[in-house]
Amino acid sequence: MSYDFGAFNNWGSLKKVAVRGPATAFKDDHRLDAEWKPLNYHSRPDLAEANREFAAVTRVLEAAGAEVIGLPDGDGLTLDSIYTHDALIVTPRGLVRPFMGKPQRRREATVNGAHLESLGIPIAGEIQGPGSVEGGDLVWIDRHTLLAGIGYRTNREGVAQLRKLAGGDVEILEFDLPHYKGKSDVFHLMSVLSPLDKDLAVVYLPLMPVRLVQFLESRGIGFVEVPDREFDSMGCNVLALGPRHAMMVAGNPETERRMKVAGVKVEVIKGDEICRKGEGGPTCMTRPLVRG
Ligand SMILES: NC(=O)NCCC[C@H](N)C(=O)O
Repeated sequence: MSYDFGAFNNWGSLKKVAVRGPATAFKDDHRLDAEWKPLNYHSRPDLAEANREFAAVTRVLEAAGAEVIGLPDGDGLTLDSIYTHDALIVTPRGLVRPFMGKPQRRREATVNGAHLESLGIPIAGEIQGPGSVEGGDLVWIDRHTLLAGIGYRTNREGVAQLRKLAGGDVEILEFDLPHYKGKSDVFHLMSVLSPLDKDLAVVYLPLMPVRLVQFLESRGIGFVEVPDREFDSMGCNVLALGPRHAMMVAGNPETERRMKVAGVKVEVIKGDEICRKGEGGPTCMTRPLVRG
């Protein structure tokens, strides 16, 4: 079955996106109480406020012209299932269900994949352990070039499997990620790189692999640099809604200012409950399926 996923990049106009809001992912106070510590959240999210914050995210996505698909609950899902970006991979041959590096998140790919398959989106295959891949470690530069971060969530075996599933006309370039705060933390390629347009990306240079900086420069991609004080507050986690149109988390005024200087229209959302506590920003909460 062929399916038109549109442009293979991380900045084209967002046409279709899959999300799982807190009403489903956080579900109720019982799930929040039971899971926030084992999943390594900074503190326990408040459900009512999380729902309010997510409603604003949905409004921004829809105002940008995206069709928003809500994913259902399913067996074995946790709070982390709000971060839908990680749990499916879009390739020209169809969706790939990843084997997540974080063990508690392994059911997400099955549940998300089954729902989207029921809507007619083809599945190309799945990554099998001990190979692991998470969507946050992948960035499409163009239809033939995919960047992969190798770290605690994504390993070389997983990327080797993805290479076979994505097809011979896709080159996957691997970059080793730093240890930073270690295995229990979340550190993806997209923790340090968020494309905004064909020639612009938000980056946090101090934690970027040198070869990655050089690769982006060789492609003529300019940088909006996130200052040190805005890295932990997810200044670098910015979702492109379209070329030079982006959604970011409030509390990163210098990154916001620098983006605007670079000609980016910025939508700011409040993410105290849905972003900061679980360490997942606008890119993590959205699984783009089709970009124009
Ligand atoms: N792409 C992302 O950076 N996703 C963030 C996922 C956060 C979630 N609490 C996790 O540890 O997997």
